[in-house]
Amino acid sequence: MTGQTLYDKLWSQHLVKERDDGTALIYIDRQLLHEVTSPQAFEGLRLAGRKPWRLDANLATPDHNVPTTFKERAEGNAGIKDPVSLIQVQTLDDNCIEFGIEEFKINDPRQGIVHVVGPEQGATLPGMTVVCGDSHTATHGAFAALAHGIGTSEVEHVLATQCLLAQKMKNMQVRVEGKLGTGVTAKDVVLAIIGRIGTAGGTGYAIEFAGSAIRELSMEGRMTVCNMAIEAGARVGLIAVDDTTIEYLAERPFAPRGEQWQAAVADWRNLVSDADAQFDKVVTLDASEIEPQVSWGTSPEMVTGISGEVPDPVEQGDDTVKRGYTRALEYMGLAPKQKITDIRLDKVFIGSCTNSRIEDLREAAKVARGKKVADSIKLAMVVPGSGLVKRQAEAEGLDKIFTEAGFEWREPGCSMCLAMNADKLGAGEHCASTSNRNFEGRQGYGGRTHLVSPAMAAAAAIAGHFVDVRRFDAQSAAEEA
Ligand SMILES: CC(C)[C@H](C(=O)O)[C@@H](O)C(=O)O
Repeated sequence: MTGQTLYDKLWSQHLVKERDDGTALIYIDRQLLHEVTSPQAFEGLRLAGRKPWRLDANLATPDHNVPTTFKERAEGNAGIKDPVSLIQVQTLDDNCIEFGIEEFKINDPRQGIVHVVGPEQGATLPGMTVVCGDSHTATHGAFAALAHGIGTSEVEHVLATQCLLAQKMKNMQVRVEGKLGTGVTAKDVVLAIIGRIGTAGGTGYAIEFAGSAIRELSMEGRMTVCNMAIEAGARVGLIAVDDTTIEYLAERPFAPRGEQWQAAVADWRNLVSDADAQFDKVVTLDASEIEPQVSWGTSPEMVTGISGEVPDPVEQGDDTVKRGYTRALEYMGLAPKQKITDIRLDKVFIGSCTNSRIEDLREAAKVARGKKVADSIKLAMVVPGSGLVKRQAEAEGLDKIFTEAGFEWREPGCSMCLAMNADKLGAGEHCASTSNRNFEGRQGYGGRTHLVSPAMAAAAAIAGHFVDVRRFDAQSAAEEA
């Protein structure tokens, strides 16, 4: 028998029953809940007269609809001006009280984006199955947890039974080998992967990210990579357990302690693909060839390196691609062959479940330190991923670096990633954004999103247009001289 992949192991460890037609029931260890996709699930439970099967498997926090200004947050839920947003957040609070589920409410210091909060608390652990009514649940796969988004009716099913109907995915390995250049980050790696395999490249697969460049990443970088697996079409992104994983989790509030910790660690060490495991598909990238990335279009696969240019639709062989590119350039207000460094920005957003962890903020602050946001930028905002990230950043003085440079320093939440709160792009505005989706209207009606790393976003805020962050310091020193 050939060896098992990490995904195969996680799957078989959680399999309750599998039918001949491939339908299976898997056990779920952890469910994370937020205000957008849980109301109908709780309502379903209520109508059926059911109770959650295992209360302590669930953890909730509002994130999508919370305001991010200090003033509004000081008022708690009453600070939420949009009535629909308020209903969602209030309903989550009410449901968690009624059903007895632990929730980090709006002004709890542990509140934040659900995908930042889970790992930060150690509520996400290796070997777990983790679900949430949110497509970016793939983030948690960075811990060798089988994690993916589910729909609202499935949220109800998991609440009621702690199990989920599932179908086994195929195995894909994406290897990134070699050393990343200075200024090239996890975000650039995942954008480059999506640029290579496309937004449908991972459909039907669980992607395991592997190779020396992935091993070198911190847990935060690994979360950034797995977070965007869904943007490559894969519901699941995974990274094997190693010392980095274990060190990150030690002493986290929800992590086991003492002998249980020792036993867990011994077990977690097996959460790697066997050397002779077979993948259905393998893709390899050379880390040294990856440049800082910038998306130019309206799909995450429409991305290129900072030294590149906007493609010319006319040069695309395939008619569908030609039409897609033409439409994207029209929406984005960009010209064929325009240099990426010539794209001017109106707003800058540093945050989201992709890039709002402490290391992301450190990388952005390193670039912003002692500089000023360009006058042409209408709004540059930094939105920490959780109250604890915010606290840590403030202890390190990062908030001061940002505010002195002219960035707004906000309260934690999903914010301008998808404009479910008041933070939005106006029609036609270009935004350098550290988030994960650049779809039409994603950050506000008519808004134009460019996906980048935190360092690239900070550099763009200062220059007013995209610049190569690898040369940014040298460049600004030369300009000052
Ligand atoms: C609101 C939620 C259902 C949605 C998702 O699942 O991805 C959101 O988080 C997003 O990023 O678009």
